[in-house]
Amino acid sequence: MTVQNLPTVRIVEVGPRDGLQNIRDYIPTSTKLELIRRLKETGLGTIELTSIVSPRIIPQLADSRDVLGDEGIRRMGGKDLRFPVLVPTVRALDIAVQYGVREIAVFISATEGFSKANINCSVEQGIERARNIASLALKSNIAVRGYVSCLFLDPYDGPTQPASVLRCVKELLDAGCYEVSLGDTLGVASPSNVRSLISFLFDNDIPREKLAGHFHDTYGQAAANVWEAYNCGLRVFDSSIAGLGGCPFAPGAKGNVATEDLVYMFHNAGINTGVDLSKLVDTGVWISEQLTKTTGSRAGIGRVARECN
Ligand SMILES: CC(C)(COP(=O)([O-])OP(=O)([O-])OC[C@H]1O[C@@H](n2cnc3c(N)ncnc32)[C@H](O)[C@@H]1OP(=O)([O-])[O-])[C@@H](O)C(=O)NCCC(=O)NCCSC(=O)C[C@@](C)(O)CC(=O)[O-]
Repeated sequence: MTVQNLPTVRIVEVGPRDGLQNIRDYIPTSTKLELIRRLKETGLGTIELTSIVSPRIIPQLADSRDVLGDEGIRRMGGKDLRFPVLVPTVRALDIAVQYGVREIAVFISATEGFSKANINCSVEQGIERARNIASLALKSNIAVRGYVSCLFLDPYDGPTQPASVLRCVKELLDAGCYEVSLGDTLGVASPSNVRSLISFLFDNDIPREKLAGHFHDTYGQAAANVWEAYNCGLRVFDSSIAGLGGCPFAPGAKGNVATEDLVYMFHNAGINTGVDLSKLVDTGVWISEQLTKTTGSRAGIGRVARECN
């Protein structure tokens, strides 16, 4: 069977937002813009640009307005390229509207402890806030994606009840999110946990095409989790170039599954992602050099090592 005949997976690149948000050293806006430009050149169709958030809370993304206002970025966005932006408040939504943002992401937690730490409110209040933001965004013809965090474990409260995840997913879909990304924020799950939670959601009438997977790689299970979720029927996955990232309010959690590793895994299985792996690896190496880090992508390290031999 040829690659074209097989189902296509959509990758949501979260590197410029989730990947960078927790890095303490200042990254010049020009580097962020160049990263987005390079990611676009790889063929990625969805790139989460930034988060409109207080610089006191997430200092690294204090330049979100400069990113959104950049002429090059504005010219790039369009029918075939989606640029979601994380929006935690109505005030942030107003700014998004001002900058002509066409897609936003709202985020809630399935658990109380992380909700309080991350967005300073209860789960219930978080749902209410997300509902309000989504309703206003939809009135302005802005598409809304949703995130539910702490699928399996909360850093403060312990294990998560699947029923809480179900409730949050339903609430976000009812609020008008076209898709809900399931966040293993702490990166603790392994494939059997993923299968069991996804089966529970399907058994409770959550449609497969409304779900995406967002797996952090703390325990080295993220690629396996994506594969399991794919085999359960999910076709949209978030990932971060060079495996960058983590949340300031999820202590010890590693970045998302590396985009290079996802693409390598899917292409080896004959599943099309629309992304050029070679350009992606170059981009991962490039951003890692800019940040004076070694790339967190195993596929990236593998290809570079092969080229050196
Ligand atoms: C939700 C709030 C605002 C509540 O925070 P609050 O303290 O309850 O509310 P507030 O209205 O007092 O706002 C706090 C400060 O933010 C300011 N503010 C408010 N809005 C804006 C704005 N748009 N732009 C600039 N500033 C803004 C506001 O003016 C104030 O400034 P201060 O007076 O303290 O100097 C806060 O808790 C917050 O911003 N939280 C977001 C934290 C965050 O970004 N976390 C990381 C992303 S989530 C994540 O990583 C998980 C995810 C999505 O990746 C999926 C997964 O892995 O699970």
